[in-house]
Amino acid sequence: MIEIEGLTKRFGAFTAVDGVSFSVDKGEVVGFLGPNGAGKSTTMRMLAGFMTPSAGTARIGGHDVTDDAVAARRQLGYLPEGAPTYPEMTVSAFLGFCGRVRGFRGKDLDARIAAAMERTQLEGVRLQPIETLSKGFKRRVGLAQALLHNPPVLVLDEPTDGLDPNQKHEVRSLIQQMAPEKAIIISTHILEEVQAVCTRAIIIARGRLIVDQAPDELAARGPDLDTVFRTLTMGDAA
Ligand SMILES: Nc1ncnc2c1ncn2[C@@H]1O[C@H](COP(=O)(O)OP(=O)(O)OP(=O)(O)O)[C@@H](O)[C@H]1O
Repeated sequence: MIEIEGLTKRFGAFTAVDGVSFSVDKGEVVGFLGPNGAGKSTTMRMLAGFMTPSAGTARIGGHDVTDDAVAARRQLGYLPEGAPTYPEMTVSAFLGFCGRVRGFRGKDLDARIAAAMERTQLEGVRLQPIETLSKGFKRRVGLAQALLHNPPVLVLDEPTDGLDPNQKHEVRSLIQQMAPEKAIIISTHILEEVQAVCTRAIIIARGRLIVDQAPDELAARGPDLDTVFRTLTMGDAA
């Protein structure tokens, strides 16, 4: 469902993502790890079509993210870093807007909004402007937007960032529930999260892919996953 080959992004003389290649099949949840500035968000932005690669290719469901961008985006739910745009909109209006942009109307749109709000537990704040919500609720609005069209591919940039422990648990359960039917990439700094929900762990450092392994195999390289991660990436923070 996701195929990345030699994906590269340069900002002037600086190479943020450097020849990254991997693929993700339906049923896989890939944990995307790396120190701050490793190139995780840049890779995800290229996958989502928000940034053009300098070299290499990325395909979503067989559609190139640059040459066949609309078809690629139809297959993709993307949760960007940070809070959703249009902070003055209410949760319900924002999800309605996102759904209409995706071409849904009437009862179908209403049902999709209701289902996305239920999955992300947003019903209680549906009429509240996004800017008045706490960080965790804003993340969940972003997640609801990514689920509206029930896409086969999800690219989620730090989906549990800012959530309280109960909500982290809920979002991880939701990812696990959806996993059999989808190809999912999540970036995270929480290593336990990778062991809890991911079938594979990919580590990037300085823009390069250095590990692509099952979380248990990765953890078995040392006393624990934390130590293994530090050993592999020490000195790589940008
Ligand atoms: N638009 C841009 N212009 C210039 N440099 C950029 C731009 N976007 C990202 N970078 C740089 O590219 C590198 C990779 O950034 P990126 O946000 O992809 O890292 P990350 O792995 O997601 O980090 P974090 O864990 O902190 O979110 C960083 O050094 C960053 O400063």
